[in-house]
Amino acid sequence: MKIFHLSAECYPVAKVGGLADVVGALPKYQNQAGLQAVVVMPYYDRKFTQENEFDVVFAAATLLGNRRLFFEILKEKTNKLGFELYLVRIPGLLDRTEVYSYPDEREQFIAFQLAFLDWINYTQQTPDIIHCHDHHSGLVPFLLYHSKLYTRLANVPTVFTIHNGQYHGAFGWEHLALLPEIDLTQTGLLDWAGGINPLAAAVKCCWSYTTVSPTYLRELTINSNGLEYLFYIERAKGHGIINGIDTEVWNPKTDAMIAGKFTTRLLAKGKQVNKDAICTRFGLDPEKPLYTFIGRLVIEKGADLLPEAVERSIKENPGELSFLILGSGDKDMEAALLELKDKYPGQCNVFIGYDESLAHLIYAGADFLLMPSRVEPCGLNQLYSLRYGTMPLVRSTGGLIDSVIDFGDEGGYGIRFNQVSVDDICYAIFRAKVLYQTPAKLQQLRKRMMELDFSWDRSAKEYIDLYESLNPTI
Ligand SMILES: Nc1ncnc2c1ncn2[C@@H]1O[C@H](COP(=O)(O)OP(=O)(O)O[C@H]2O[C@H](CO)[C@@H](O)[C@H](O)[C@H]2O)[C@@H](O)[C@H]1O
Repeated sequence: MKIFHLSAECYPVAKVGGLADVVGALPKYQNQAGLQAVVVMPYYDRKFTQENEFDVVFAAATLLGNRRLFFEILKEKTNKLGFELYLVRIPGLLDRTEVYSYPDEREQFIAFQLAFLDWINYTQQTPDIIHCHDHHSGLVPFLLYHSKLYTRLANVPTVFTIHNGQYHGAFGWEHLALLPEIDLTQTGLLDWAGGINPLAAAVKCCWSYTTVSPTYLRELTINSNGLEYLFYIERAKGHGIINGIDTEVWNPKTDAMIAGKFTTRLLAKGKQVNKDAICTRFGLDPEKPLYTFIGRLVIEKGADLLPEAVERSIKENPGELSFLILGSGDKDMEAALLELKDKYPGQCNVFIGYDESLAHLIYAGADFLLMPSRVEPCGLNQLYSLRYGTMPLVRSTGGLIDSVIDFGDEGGYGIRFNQVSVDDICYAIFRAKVLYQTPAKLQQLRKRMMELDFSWDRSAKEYIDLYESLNPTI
């Protein structure tokens, strides 16, 4: 069974957030299960592309409005990632350093999708499933079924996975000419609220859509940035499949990015070595409970509440707690956090930026991970932290509900709270502090966390079952 995954991100080629982690792992596990899963993504001028070798397997030109764009399909030579990796390179459009935020992002992602379709069409490839991820590849299902150019592929089933339903990639109808010739009687399928909405088009046209947790599937009908009704009427096509984690990359027993490797047998010592390394580097006291936040500093993640929650907790528990924040994003949030760092040296430190190795070290050495998310389709941070024996403190939403049980409940191992409020966050921090004062209990819970199984094996199988239900000939 040949599956093409289409995505803007894939770890370790180009990562901004969790989308990359999923697309860098799921195909590998699908291949181990006997599928032939490949990844197709835009070319970025980054470390991975500079340090690895590629063959040009196809070259042609496509039309983006009235622009003729020459493109190449590059294939990574060795399949070292556990799958075939194809990059779409378009000089001047898809050959830049960053993944997002260019003013012509719309053109970039439309061109990516057109080049992909032209490539498989010209080369007579017929995938068994095309699996699109997020709005960057959301026009593919529409184009496959409603553009004359691709009628050869009109029977290929499509699966669309929503990693983040807040971003739609919408643009105005005045840009319709960027698309190739389409059946104009079907333009309603592209439309939502008076614009071309790639996320909505994908949900309408795909054979099945998935969300990255079962709870998020239900939540999209009440919170999806304007698409609630669409998710309600299309709900029969929806499936919630929780993400897994790549246990080869995220493994405290083998992780080369941490200060000391460990297992459940050497848990206390192993965590302490990593905590000491962090505390030395960031000027914090290793005796105190260490709380962390890792992630994009955006409203969805509740990062706007962090400065006040941290400050209030420090004031209410003087000299008892340590905080370390790793992230980047909203400039006001960055500034507010940096102010805290200056105000409470030795109690709070902040690293503004993106640092994959540091994230591994913090997951390994921190005691508690804060996730006050307003929206969390799945969340991977809590899964990584559990694997490294770091207790997640999460707001009850989306995938956090599906993956974290409060330690006060039967079989629990984390801390949950209900409201996105400073009070709720501070109360969770306080509960964690009390728990920290009973090391034997915390130790027992850490062991329980590390023994949980969030590997991809089970979820990869759920995707395969879905593919088989859509394409019974395979
Ligand atoms: N400054 C920094 N330095 C180093 N590493 C950093 C970092 N900021 C973030 N990261 C890393 O980026 C990833 C974030 O993943 P998440 O799944 O938590 O969030 P994201 O919102 O990006 O993903 C969306 O897609 C994923 C995948 O489906 C869903 O789990 C999620 O809920 C959804 O919002 C983790 O690997 C984390 O360690």
